[in-house]
Amino acid sequence: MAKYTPMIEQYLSVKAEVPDAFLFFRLGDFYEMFFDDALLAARELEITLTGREGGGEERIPMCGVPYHSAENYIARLIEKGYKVAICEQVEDPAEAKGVVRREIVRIVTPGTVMDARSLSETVNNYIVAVVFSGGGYGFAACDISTGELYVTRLSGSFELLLDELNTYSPSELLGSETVLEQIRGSASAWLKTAVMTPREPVSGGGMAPEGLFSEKQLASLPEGGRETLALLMGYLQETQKRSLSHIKHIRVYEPNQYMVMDPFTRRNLELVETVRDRSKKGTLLWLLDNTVTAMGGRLLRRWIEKPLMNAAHINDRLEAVDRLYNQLIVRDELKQALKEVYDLERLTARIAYGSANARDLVALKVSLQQVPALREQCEASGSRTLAALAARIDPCQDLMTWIAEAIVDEPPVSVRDGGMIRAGLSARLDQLREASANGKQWLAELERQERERTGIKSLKIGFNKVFGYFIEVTKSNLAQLEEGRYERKQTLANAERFVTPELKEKEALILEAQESMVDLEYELFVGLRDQLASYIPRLQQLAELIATVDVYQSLAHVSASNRFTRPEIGDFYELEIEEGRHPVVEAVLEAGVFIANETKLTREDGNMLLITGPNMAGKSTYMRQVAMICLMAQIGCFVPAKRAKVPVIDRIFTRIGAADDLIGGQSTFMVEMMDIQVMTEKATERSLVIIDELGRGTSTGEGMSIAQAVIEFLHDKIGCKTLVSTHFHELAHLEESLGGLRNYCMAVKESGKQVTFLRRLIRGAASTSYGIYCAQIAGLPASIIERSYELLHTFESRTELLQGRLQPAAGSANEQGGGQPEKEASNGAETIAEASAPDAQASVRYTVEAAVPAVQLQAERLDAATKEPEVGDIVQLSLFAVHEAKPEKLSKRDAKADKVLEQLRSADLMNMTPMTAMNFLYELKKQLPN
Ligand SMILES: Nc1ncnc2c1ncn2[C@@H]1O[C@H](COP(=O)(O)OP(=O)(O)OP(=O)(O)O)[C@@H](O)[C@H]1O
Repeated sequence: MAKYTPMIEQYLSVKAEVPDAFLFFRLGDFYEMFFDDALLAARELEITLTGREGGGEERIPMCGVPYHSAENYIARLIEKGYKVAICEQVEDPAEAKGVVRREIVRIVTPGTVMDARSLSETVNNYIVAVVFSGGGYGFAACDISTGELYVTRLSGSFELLLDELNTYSPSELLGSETVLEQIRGSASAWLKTAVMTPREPVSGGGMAPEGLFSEKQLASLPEGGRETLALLMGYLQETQKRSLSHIKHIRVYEPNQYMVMDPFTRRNLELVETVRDRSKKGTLLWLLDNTVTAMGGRLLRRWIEKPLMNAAHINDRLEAVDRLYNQLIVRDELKQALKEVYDLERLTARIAYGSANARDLVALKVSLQQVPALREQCEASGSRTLAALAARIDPCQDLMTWIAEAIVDEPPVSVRDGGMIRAGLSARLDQLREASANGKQWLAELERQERERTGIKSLKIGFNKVFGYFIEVTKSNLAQLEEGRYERKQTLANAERFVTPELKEKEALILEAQESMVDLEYELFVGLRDQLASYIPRLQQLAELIATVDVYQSLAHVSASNRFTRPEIGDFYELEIEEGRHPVVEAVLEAGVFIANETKLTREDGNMLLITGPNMAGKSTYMRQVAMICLMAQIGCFVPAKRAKVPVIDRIFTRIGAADDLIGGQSTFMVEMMDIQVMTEKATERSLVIIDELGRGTSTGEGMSIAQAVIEFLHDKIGCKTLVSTHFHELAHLEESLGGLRNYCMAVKESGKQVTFLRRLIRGAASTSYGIYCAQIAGLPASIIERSYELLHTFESRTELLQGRLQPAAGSANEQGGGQPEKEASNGAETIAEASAPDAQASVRYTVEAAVPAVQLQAERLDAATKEPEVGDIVQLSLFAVHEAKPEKLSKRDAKADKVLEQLRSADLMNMTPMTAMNFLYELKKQLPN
């Protein structure tokens, strides 16, 4: 077997350390990749795949990227969810014996990028570690690009962990195989982008890496916190291999400090991204974001993701917004000052990390220059909250002065080429600069003298890295040069380059001065950067305060320009909204078009609204608007209403719209039921529950029964504030039996064939859904519309007939169910189920009945049965019974009936909409024997 060369052997041994990352192996001016890495990288980066001899039997696949543009390639790989390990030469090749020693200096992963190219300015980039311990989850989230670190404990439920993960949307997750598997198992779209890095936590309670945190800090951690932090920080140190001194402040919090929302609710309320294309435009964040700084933008996002639960804290925020709302000038002054503030959090992190350049320091200086004005405006606002915040501001003017004295106003990007340090900072640097400047002057003088001496006007003195300084003379002028004075160095196509002993001597001096100058500048720069790094906590605190001011001015500005009002918020029960609007729908509609609506949910006047009404009438918008107003109030923002009294809500549950795009592999109905299950378990009296078209994903009768049962449960057992919209108009009767329920509907004006949606919520129940009318507006072919009306008509008359026939059975169901009020037949198969709804079992069976060509089968059943059927006798059963009892009568029809039954059996009722069910029914009916 041929052996690999020592270099490839070295590559393989380094690569073994990072099997899950691309290894960027430094060779000269390139980072090279070999073997499988090369094959994959060539494809992912669209770079040329080559090969090289490495001592093995075959050529080794290889590809590479130039080191100076490596960051771009790394960013592209990170974006695709890969990790990249950077392997550098760590000894001087001149001193190396054999192959130059190489080591991994850093592993870049999606959760640990520092490069601006891979980061979004206004979105945090979190890496999250999760450790299962003592029946709960230790949870730590860190953004190393800003230095933020949050730790909490999520006790008990796995859903809580998913909710929390969702608020951070981490780009990388650390945890044991088991935990990650569990999370993956529940995988919803938002998690699919996160890279999962399996890491076993240190059992028995490991410590966070030494020296990073004080014992006091560690003592404040919740159960499981130490292990989680140890897992997270251990991984960060292992991958970053450098100072993480900016990750100092641990923010420990209790999950119940914030309102809880499940991932579906967050998505559905479109807080930070739209359901349709995950963009920001059209979301609450988009509407509220008038922040000027990147860190303000990130903080606003966090506030939206985590509405507060403490009324006093919310009122503090509202107070600040209120003051700024009313003081346009202060608001404007603040905004102007904020415009000059750079991303202090990320600048600070780069300083600590050792990757900040001189431009970053200038950006820091410019930002710090704004702090006195910011503080002044906060004080001038007359706001208690802002004054308290101003009092905590440390303007860091000493740091500002250091930078101002040391760094020129417009330094270059590179820190290795000099040109960064101001004159007067270092006497030695000034001397070297003078020497270098004198040298250059001397060269200019020499050029002038040589032109004079030789009479060659085009003679010039130039420089290149290989030959140093030279005198260049074109070939046509060579004869004019004095013999013996010039030593030839290089020949070009039409010129010759020479040196003189005098030039050589001066060159040494000039180059030495320049090199020392660049080295000294770098040294001074790094000295200053390190000095600043020791003040990281001061800068971080300042950054946080400035970000907060930015968020206040943003909320105030948006509140003022959208006519929002300050909500009354407190720990009371009632929710009262006068002329409430949906902030985002209103903003995208033309001014004045949005119709405001009232909301009143109180113990006395009802805490449940059952909203019926046609499609497209504005039910979902209305329900979302109520949730939005509560949420905005708890963020500390004014709300879109004339007046609002909002209680502190502990949880918002919503089931609105389709979940199909959210969770793979589950039926919509199943997902809805699972969510309802969580809701029934977790909702409290302080929760807000919003359900759109409850029970619609299954057959009509079953859906309606579930809807009623859920409503009853929420009403009797929980007492939360609830808004339910439904097309099951028959549920309106619940108002009579449930004291807290009120019927509402969306008003519609009908004139002739024209239907106008008034978008106004009015008391009472609707009797039709105008579904076919909506289909018509949507532009469905006229033939389908006509056919739908025809079907609807037959369907309605058929069920009316059936309703008449079923009376005895339905009556017995009512008795069993404890005297639910009987209701007049209206339309659809729902009526059957409605009549028997009190007994879930019965209604389930009747659904099947309704799905069979009901009149026909029922007629047969009544003919054939020897005794009056019970509610529990489902039609399928009765068919079999008939079949067994009177085979001779049925023999001719056997084949046809069997076929119908077969189709019934295999029908997927769970996934049928009422319309498909109706068509299905129609088809079956056509096949039935006469
Ligand atoms: N209060 C309002 N004022 C003005 N326009 C509104 C209002 N509410 C809703 N709309 C408009 O009506 C459209 C339909 O509203 P929405 O989706 O809430 O109806 P819906 O009753 O829930 O319909 P469906 O039952 O079909 O889901 C919205 O996209 C919006 O443009």
